[in-house]
Amino acid sequence: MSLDTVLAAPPHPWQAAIVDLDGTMVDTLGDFELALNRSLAELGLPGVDRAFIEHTVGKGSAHLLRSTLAHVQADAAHYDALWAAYQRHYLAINGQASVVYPGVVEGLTRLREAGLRLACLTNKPTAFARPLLQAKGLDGFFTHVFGGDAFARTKPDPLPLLKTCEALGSAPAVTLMVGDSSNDARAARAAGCPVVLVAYGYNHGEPPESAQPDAVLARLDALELGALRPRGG
Ligand SMILES: O=C(O)COP(=O)(O)O
Ligand SMILES: [Mg+2]
Repeated sequence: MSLDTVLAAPPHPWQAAIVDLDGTMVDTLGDFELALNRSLAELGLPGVDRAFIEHTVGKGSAHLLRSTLAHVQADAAHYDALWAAYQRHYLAINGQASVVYPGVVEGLTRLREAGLRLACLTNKPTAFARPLLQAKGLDGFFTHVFGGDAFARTKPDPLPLLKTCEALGSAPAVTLMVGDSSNDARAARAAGCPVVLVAYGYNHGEPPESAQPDAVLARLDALELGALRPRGG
């Protein structure tokens, strides 16, 4: 960071930010759609449409696959075979049918220049998240990347946020959660982290305002660090 950048940056109380992946940094619906429908076809099961995926994604792969089997009225006993096929197809497709949202690179750059330590925390498996961030040129922003398999519980439980704060060496009250869904908002509130949600992501068909975040952002680079207050501050 140059001296000019330091002098130009407005004062803010934040030490770190925890950033969600799907629906916040990358629009991954195309990857989900291809991987899921190729896996279902392999098992001789009917496919699903993008609207179903958009509504269901965000609670991790196990939830997506179980909900998919219920949605296509298939026996839950197909789960293991579907998971095996899905892992194979997802890893092969990962990043090819997904795009980084406008303002993400600029927003992450601003957070970094403001001196924040950054971690990515997603309910996506870590083995999917790391190569996706690499493929999209976003991996260099993050000192830590934790997926839905990294801890004993996933968002909306606060445990993954508390563990990520620990890894970042930052207290929850001065660690900002940036996400797109009620899973992020609920986890953040329970962990004691302030939370901002983007307006464009996947929130189970609900507007992000319904999750009562501290702010809703049209783009990640619209985040005003000086305008937000730490929890209890
Ligand atoms: O459910 C998923 O696979 C992705 O969820 P995320 O929004 O936490 O990245
Ligand atoms: Mg998300």
